[in-house]
Amino acid sequence: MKRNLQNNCQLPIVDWQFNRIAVKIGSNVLTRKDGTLDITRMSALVDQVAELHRKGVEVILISSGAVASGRSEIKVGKKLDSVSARQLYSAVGQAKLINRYYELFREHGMTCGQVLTTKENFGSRTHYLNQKHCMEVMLENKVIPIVNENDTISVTELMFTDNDELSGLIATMMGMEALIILSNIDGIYNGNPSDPSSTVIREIDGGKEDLSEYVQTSKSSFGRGGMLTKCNIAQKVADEGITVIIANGKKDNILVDLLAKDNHTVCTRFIPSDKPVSSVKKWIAHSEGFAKGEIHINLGAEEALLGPKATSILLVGVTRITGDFEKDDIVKIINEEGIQLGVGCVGYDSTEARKLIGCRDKKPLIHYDYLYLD
Ligand SMILES: Nc1ncnc2c1ncn2[C@@H]1O[C@H](COP(=O)(O)OP(=O)(O)O)[C@@H](O)[C@H]1O
Ligand SMILES: N[C@@H](CCC(=O)OP(=O)(O)O)C(=O)O
Repeated sequence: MKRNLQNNCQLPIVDWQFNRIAVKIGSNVLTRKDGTLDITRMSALVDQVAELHRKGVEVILISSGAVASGRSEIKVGKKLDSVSARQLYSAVGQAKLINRYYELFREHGMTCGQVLTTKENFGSRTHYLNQKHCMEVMLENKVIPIVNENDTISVTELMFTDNDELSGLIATMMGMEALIILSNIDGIYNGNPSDPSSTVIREIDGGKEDLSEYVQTSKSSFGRGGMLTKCNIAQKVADEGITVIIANGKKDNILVDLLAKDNHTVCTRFIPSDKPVSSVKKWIAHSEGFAKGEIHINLGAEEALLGPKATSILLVGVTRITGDFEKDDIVKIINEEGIQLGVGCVGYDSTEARKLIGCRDKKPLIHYDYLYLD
């Protein structure tokens, strides 16, 4: 939805491109080279969010920086293993980070609130909806949600790949119009960014392009996932109908410039798919990591599933079921060649489903509305 906002505080009328955005701020945007928190940059970003907020744009921030800001705060006596270090630094650093945000927003007469989450909170639909409700009520009450992973308790396999993954989940969950990923680089380069002949790819058509040949596996000094995760997440989110922009958070006025219509700011923009996707399907699409089992289907069921008509998975086309799951859990859908076709939310628990393999005239094992094909 695009609308011209009424101007009641003497600001020029700008036709914004988006009115509901998620903004992910990477660790490197918020930290100086020596690892200390870059308060000047934080303050400049808060000023921009405040400007957008005053003009009616709803903003959710996904901010990294807890570990980096904690690391520069405490000196440890004996060497810590990586998990202990991350837990200790994030516990201290997150308090410091949110406190700073709180004070900076207060200078604008605004309130921000902290939402700490873990990957597990996206695995159950109830937790998912609770988180969603929390952020909706914050936005309704003009509070800026500042989201981060709860690094103190999410360790190893329970962790998000990085906050890029988290920001994609938040943008889809909250039905944002755009996700802006701010890093320390202007966008995705078509070669090594340090090579002077490389240039920023300005536009990417959703999930259709293979970007792996451009993207190096190198990361910036405090980053976790690197550019490859940004690309994968951006393509998935754009496929769900949300514009994704990767831009340089160290540039002055970047957010306001990006949102202004007809802007020519250098960035990489992923064009969103125009096929609408239901919110349940969006949740399922991002829940693959939580799959509790596998549903193996025969060729006939595969052909029906991939055909032009919307089709549910019926027990008659199921050949094998692996894993233990409850009704409403997420499972993978596998064809006869062992290839994963997608994921879905099951209508039976695994014990009952196994008993009914091959049966006709039963309710679908996975209803079409709860099915997401790759
Ligand atoms: N093709 C590329 N274009 C842009 N950046 C790239 C590319 N390949 C690798 N990178 C690296 O990705 C880094 C950004 O990712 P990351 O370190 O995860 O940042 P953040 O902390 O913002 O999440 C850049 O600083 C750059 O070194
Ligand atoms: N939750 C961590 C963020 C880690 C992370 O993903 O960092 P980045 O790749 O800079 O977004 C922190 O606050 O330090």
